[in-house]
Amino acid sequence: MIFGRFIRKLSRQAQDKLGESNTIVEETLQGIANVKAFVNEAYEANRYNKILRNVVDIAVKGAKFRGIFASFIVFFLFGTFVGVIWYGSVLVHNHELDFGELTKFIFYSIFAGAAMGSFPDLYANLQKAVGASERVLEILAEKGEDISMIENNNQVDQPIKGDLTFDNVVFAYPSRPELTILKGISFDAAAGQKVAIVGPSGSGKSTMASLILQFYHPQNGSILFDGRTADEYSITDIRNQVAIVPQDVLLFGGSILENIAYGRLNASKEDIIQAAKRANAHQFITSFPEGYETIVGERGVKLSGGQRQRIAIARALLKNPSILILDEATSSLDSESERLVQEALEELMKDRTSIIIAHRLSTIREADKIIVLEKGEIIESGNHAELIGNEQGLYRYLSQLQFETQAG
Ligand SMILES: Nc1ncnc2c1ncn2[C@@H]1O[C@H](COP(=O)(O)OP(=O)(O)OP(=O)(O)O)[C@@H](O)[C@H]1O
Repeated sequence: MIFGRFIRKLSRQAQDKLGESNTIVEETLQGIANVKAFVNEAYEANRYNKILRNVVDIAVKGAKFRGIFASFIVFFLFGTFVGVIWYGSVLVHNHELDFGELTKFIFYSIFAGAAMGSFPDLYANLQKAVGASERVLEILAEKGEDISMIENNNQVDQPIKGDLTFDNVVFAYPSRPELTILKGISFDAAAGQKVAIVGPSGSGKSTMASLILQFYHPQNGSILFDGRTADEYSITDIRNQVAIVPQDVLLFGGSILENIAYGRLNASKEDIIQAAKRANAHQFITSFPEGYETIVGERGVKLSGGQRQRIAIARALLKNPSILILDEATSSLDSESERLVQEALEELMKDRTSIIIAHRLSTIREADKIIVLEKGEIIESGNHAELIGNEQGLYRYLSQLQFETQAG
């Protein structure tokens, strides 16, 4: 039925717009400091107002259609009713039906008609509900990852030594399938090696990290761990043996102890303190009055960028992965903090394969291999000495640029 389909579509649109309006409230409240700093309160209020007006417009449109649908049915029903009375009167007039029988028939028709009269509303409401729940049903039908939900499932069935290979990996994000981000990436990192990935912003460095962690799967080519393709391992086995120290470290609301233990939930307190010591974090943690029990996150102590990074390093040390992904922070720390973080990173990288997404080229001089990425393709690779020797190369150009910026 065309009416039903239309009501369903409008109901779904109304839900979508309502979702968008909620996103605006959520973002604005989360970024309230930014909104205030840019004096954009009126702009945000207007944005919210506009989208709410959209929701109302769609709801009114839906109500109009439901109204037209209901009037159509009611008109049809009453039309039939008038027809019955008219025809009944003709029959009574011609003595083919007596008055009592006509009255009885009319009453029966009223009861049946009244019951049927509620159908259009019922039908419209049903379509509305179907429209509103379509998105929920779609989400429920989404195939989940094959992750065991057993708590504390950090056991590893298939250990990975640390060899990592990208074999002609081609990848586009599912939300933008027409835009190929990685265009046939191939490289090897032997167990224990340090491989740095450098390249301009947007060239696909973080995307490679997401692929190693199996957040996405390549459309073509494969990623191999110890010479075996990723799909020969369970996702949990891979993720339990790959750790990432991200650019922007997220701390959960809770104590520092709990935040470090996130790396290995069943770790003992001694292990956690040991990891913090190796990550150069023990000293600043114990300088807080509550030490490891200090609450961090939204409602707790705000840690500096360098301190947060050292917590993330302690977390990764506790996890003790075979492969480490290091997404170097772009924001620079002061030299003392930088030294402490750098030392902690050196400790963390020891004896494991490290993939370093580098923004500051000075930190990767010692890397075994440097891969230079541009627009999703490897345009150069080699060690620092080899790459700097290539006068026309992007690496040499980027190094000079950074050197000049730092010098200036
Ligand atoms: N979730 C996503 N969905 C769709 N496109 C994405 C997604 N994440 C990243 N992209 C796109 O993929 C491209 C590569 O992004 P990526 O974050 O891998 O670059 P990058 O080299 O790490 O950049 P940067 O150095 O600035 O962090 C960009 O054009 C980006 O817009």
